[in-house]
Amino acid sequence: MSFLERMKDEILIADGAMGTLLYSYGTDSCFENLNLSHAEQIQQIHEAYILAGANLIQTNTYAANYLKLQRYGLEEQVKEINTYAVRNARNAIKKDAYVVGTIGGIRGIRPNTVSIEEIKRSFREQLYCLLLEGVDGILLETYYDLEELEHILAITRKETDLPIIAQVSLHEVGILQDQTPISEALSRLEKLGADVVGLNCRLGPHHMLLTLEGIPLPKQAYLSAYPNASMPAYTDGKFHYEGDSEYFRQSARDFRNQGVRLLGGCCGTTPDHIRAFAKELKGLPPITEKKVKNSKKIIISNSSATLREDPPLQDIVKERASIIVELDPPKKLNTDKFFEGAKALKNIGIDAITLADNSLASPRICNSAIGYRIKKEIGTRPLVHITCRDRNIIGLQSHLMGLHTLGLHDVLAVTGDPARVGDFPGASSVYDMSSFELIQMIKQLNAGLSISGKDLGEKTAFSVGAAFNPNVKSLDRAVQRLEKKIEYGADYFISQPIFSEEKLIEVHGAIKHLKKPLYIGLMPLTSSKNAEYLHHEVPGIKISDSIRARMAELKDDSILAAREGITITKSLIDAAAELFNGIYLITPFMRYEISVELSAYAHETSAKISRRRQNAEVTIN
Ligand SMILES: Cc1cc2nc3c(=O)[nH]c(=O)nc-3n(C[C@H](O)[C@H](O)[C@H](O)COP(=O)(O)OP(=O)(O)OC[C@H]3O[C@@H](n4cnc5c(N)ncnc54)[C@H](O)[C@@H]3O)c2cc1C
Ligand code: MET
Ligand SMILES: [Zn+2]
Repeated sequence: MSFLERMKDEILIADGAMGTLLYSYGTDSCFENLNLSHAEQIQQIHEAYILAGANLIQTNTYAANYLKLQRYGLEEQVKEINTYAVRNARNAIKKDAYVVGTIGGIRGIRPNTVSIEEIKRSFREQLYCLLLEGVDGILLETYYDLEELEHILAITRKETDLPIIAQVSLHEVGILQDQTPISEALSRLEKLGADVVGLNCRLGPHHMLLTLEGIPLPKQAYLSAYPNASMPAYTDGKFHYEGDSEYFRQSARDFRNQGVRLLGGCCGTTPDHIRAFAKELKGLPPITEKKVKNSKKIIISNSSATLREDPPLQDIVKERASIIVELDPPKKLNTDKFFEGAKALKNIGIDAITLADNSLASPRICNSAIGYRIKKEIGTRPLVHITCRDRNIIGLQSHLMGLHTLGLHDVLAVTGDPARVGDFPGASSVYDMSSFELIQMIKQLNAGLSISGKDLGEKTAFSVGAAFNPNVKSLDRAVQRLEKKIEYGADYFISQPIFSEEKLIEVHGAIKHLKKPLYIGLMPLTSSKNAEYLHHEVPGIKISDSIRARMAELKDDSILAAREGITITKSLIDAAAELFNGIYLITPFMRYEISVELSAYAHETSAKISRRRQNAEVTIN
């Protein structure tokens, strides 16, 4: 009799965790490879679960596909690992028990990192190996992304008539990561032919039971639940789970009352947990009717929008000439000169002071702290750069929520210079996200949703700038990146500095089809050494031969060289102001008086251009 037939009038007990058990024994490498190297140990674990009362055990193949095995260079071993895994499970069975071949989900919190086509290829190979070796069913477990599970479930249903168990992982009570209600997800899985549908991993009995309260008994399929033992704790450099088996014993009947007919364990569970379930439910028939509690509907649109005191930069620069100036937070603790500069820039009438986020990967005073002070003490708009280098996803979200609280709504989302270029070459670059994903995440906060899809109760009001590096071999490719950034939600762009009129014209031609405005970057050179360093050593900066030659001629006179840098920038302003509304001036070495002079010049130039254009219009009319 298949285990499915038995489930018609029996609650079956499944096994518990394999991975976390192996980890607790000290294994910290590829768990699935132990099917080959430590077959006896794997068999012993299977035996312990059967002895504890499991009717159904799963092969040690959770991550035995090439996509996951390639992390260990084991992508060629898919066949051996899966074949031996089935044999190890079969060898462990001394009495009546079933073996299901398990295949785990690939996509985690960032669903789009692996394409569905690639997942399907990897999945098919593993599925064939398991089916060929002979299993009693297939367990599809730990799926965060319903789309992924639907695709591979359809493949499985096409390939086999064996029973299929399809399980998603909860994001929070009642919903998946993309907010799909669990009841809807399970009914979609049932329609695609899953024989058992349910939940496993991420959360424990508490959240699973609350979820199950809102889920009706499936029409054709049976319900399953494999809760985690607890949330994982991290002590002395190791993860461990605290939930004890007595707690599991107490929840067993509740799972039964919610209609669960296949009850096992996921991360952190041990044979003790399974024994507790088996003992408590021994001889009890499954329930056949259940009252479903109305699940709470999550209404996102209730979130209120945050009102900005000032128009976003993209609206300003679309309408008129606009100057923003980068004045980087100090590398030392004294901020006097910085605030002197910020005040002088405010007096000259710039639209924002842009604050780099530890540019060139060297620590500076936190730009949101400085930004807040600029806004409060000086009354100028701070534009806070945010890199993906220094914070993980948690830190980025928290940082953005902090900026919202401080009323700082203007941000520039960049990947960030890699840590190895900076003061601490050994520091890690986080890069949990690309600049594209960061832009998308900020826009999601503007919709009132956290990165993981939780309702934040309010909508942020960020205006999101993105970086443009035109100093590359292929300007077309750089422009394609801008198009992609627009798709992800960028509101406007700020470019790396440009050092020739030809380049300004080329850039103007290349981006004029874009619907988003650009602040074109200009940076005064201070000396020939400065020019050579920037040209050769700083990522994203290229200076024309003629400008480097002009600076080189004055290399023995620092004052004249600095003046020459200003003169060059003024002539670039003349050209830039004809083509772009937005000018982004980068202040060299905190020499804010240079930026003040250039800002004043840029204002005059724009005003002249605007008068000339108005006169021309009058003449034509
Ligand atoms: C206005 C501005 C402000 C900046 N502020 C900071 C800051 O505060 N802190 C900091 O650390 N860094 C800063 N940077 C540097 C920036 O993070 C890096 O130069 C970055 O690689 C380029 O911008 P991005 O992060 O948006 O890159 P992305 O467009 O996200 O590019 C990321 C990766 O793709 C590569 N790439 C980009 N364009 C191309 C192309 N055309 N072809 C092939 N590969 C490409 C890049 O080299 C990089 O590895 C700033 C850059 C600009 C333009
Ligand atoms: N059932 C598998 C194991 O116990 C996967 C658990 S979820 C990461 O190792
Ligand atoms: Zn798990």
